[in-house]
Amino acid sequence: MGNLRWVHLVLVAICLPIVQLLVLYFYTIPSTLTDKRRRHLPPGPRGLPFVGNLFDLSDSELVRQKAQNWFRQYGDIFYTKIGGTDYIWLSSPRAVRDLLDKKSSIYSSRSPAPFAQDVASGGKRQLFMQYGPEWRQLRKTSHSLLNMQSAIKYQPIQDYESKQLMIDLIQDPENFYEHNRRYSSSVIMYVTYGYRLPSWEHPLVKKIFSVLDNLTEMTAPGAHVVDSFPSLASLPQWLLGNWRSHAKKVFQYDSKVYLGLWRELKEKVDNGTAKECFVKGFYEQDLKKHGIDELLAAYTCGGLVEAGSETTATTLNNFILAMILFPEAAKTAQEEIDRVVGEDRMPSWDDEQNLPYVRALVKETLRWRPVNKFGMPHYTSEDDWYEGYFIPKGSVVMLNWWAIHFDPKLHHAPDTFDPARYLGKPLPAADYINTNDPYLRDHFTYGAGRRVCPGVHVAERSLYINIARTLWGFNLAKKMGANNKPIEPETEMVRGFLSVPKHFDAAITPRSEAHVQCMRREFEQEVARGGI
Ligand code: HEM
Repeated sequence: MGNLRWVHLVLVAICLPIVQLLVLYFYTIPSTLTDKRRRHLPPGPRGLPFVGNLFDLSDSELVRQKAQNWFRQYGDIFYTKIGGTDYIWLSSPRAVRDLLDKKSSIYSSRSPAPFAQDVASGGKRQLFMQYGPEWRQLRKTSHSLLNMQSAIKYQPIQDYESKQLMIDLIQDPENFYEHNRRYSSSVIMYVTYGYRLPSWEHPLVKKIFSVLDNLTEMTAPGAHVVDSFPSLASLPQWLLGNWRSHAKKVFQYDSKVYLGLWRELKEKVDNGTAKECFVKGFYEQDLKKHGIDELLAAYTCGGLVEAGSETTATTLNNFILAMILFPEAAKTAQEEIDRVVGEDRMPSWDDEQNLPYVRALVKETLRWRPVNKFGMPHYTSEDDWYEGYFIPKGSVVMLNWWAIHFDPKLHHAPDTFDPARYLGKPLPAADYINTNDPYLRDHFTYGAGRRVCPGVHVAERSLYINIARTLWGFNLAKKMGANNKPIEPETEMVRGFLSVPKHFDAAITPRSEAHVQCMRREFEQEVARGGI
């Protein structure tokens, strides 16, 4: 009898955790046992029980190559899984158009993120916000302040900051990486709040970048288990490393920075000293009527800085890397610029129409290094079927730009940086976003459907003016090392979500003394006019 009791106890001890695991499994992981339609999920690489393809996707450096290989193996639309979340990868312009564009009312949400959005952002970050009336209202407002007409009004800011960038490159070429970051943050700070960041040491830089660092940390893949398995958020937080308390601290810090900036600006608008900027336009609207409270307003403005600064800086630094690796492209662009602009002045806004190769070079930079390492994740708010495949409600739908941009059927010799491939597509990126034929799109780096980047007009202007002026004024080449041997630049990316290049060596030298004089003269004239 005593023995039997022991056997019983041992069995319970073994079986209980198994039963608990199974309950947890069925609670968190959807399966064909509970939904027969899941037999029709798109094909894809087999994952492991519980974690799915987590380990396939955990090394952010390898994801883009895997995303291309899976596309070749499984086709335009394939499936992976992380924990309880289904991932559907759209790897052709047609699939993107058919789903993200044409069915955007159900393909425009973002996945639940208990850590990153619900607690650490107080539910207020537009970028992570689920599709619904609150997001739609914000989107309308940001569109009205970032549309083409507004972007034209911001051009003087970009013009001035770009002239300072050229001076920074003359005086301190070694630190080109930080100069591009300063340019990008300063423009977006001015567009949003009316403040410049004249140097990288400015106290506001530290403030803003501490918030950006929090954002980078919490969006790193697999950073917080509740964001990979949202259903676990209902468990006691101590089981999961006290994630809620940590997220609350992040929220307290970030909201203090953003509310501080918002309130300061409100005061300036009230006493008539605020410059023309996004916050001013935003505050002057009837926010209450639109259901926008103070915290949401503060995060919406801060969110612009998050969305617009590192994206632009990353693209400018990737442009420099491309010029060093593919000097023929730089040479062809310089020949065009010299022919159209000459030596006596820097390229201006009016030249853009006459610089098709430079325009193509901007597009090629965005194709070659799309802004993040994974693809752009949308999220379905309804069940759907596409070409016989079941796409469950609550799937992450990836715009697989690494597969599309590097598909040799669409882009000949895709690993080569060759702006000439875009000479037949002379329009701005925003025009191609709306084309009916998905194969006429230039690239997908601004996203797709209703979530497409609202800052595209501002971004494109920054890229054009700086790329044209940098190529006009400077030679970009490999740096010379010991024994006069060229140093191969680092081509890897920094850890994390964005395609930020690791610091790399580059020799950036003015093309002539005449170019230097001209850059100095044009900047001094701006300063004498009182700047912006
Ligand atoms: C080269 C620069 C930039 C690139 C490559 C870029 C790219 C993107 C992408 C891919 C998205 C997500 C689209 C999607 O979900 O399909 C996005 C969203 C966004 N971008 Fe940009 N962006 C850039 C610059 C800017 C700038 C300068 C601003 C502001 C002035 C801005 C504001 C935003 C905002 C507010 C969102 C969130 C939209 C939403 O979720 O509703 N971006 N951007």
